[in-house]
Amino acid sequence: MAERFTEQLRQASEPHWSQAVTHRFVGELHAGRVAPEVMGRYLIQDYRFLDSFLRLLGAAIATADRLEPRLRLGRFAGVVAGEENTYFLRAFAALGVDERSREGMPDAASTAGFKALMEEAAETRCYAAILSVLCVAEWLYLDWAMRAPASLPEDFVQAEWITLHDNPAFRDLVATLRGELDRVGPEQAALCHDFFRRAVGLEKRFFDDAYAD
Ligand SMILES: Cc1ncc(C[n+]2csc(CCO)c2C)c(N)n1
Repeated sequence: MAERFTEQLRQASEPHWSQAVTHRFVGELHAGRVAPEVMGRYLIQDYRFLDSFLRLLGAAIATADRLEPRLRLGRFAGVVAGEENTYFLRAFAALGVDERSREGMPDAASTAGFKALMEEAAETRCYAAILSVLCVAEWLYLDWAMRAPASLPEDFVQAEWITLHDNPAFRDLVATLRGELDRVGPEQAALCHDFFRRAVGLEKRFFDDAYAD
């Protein structure tokens, strides 16, 4: 098996990986045709796990065994806590989603599942397990975003959701996460496979849930 460890993980997560990156939501997003209520529901749910995500990222920063990835992950934490947060607030304003309607919507099953998985991974204090979940959350998003046609939707809510997940800094981040998981994962292969596979299944269900009311 000459393939990179992360490529083995990705292949083992099929068919869910392919189902996620070619999901109806992705096709509609690329065409700029996601219905506003679907986009609103999706972003409300997505914003819910920003907190757990930052805790997971913090756990990666704390457990990395080298300074270089710690610095890279630290810079990324700054982006997530800054620009990414601003996007959500601008998108909610454009979609007419106010705080009360956000608060009134319960967590979808996939949202609750993600929060639990991120916290479980963070609590292992195992860099390889933590990276497995982070790698899915970033790499799977880069994969679908890179499939977008050259002409982006006019609607900034949809266009920026694509460019947030496909830009030079984000590609570099995914390269770091994959490189780190390739390096430290093989020693704990079974643990990595378990977290990676569960995360990919949740990514697919998360898209499904945007259409379920
Ligand atoms: C369901 C779901 N899965 C993955 C991502 C991707 N993602 C999660 S946090 C983060 C960091 C900021 O860019 C990114 C890219 C998402 N947004 N929603």
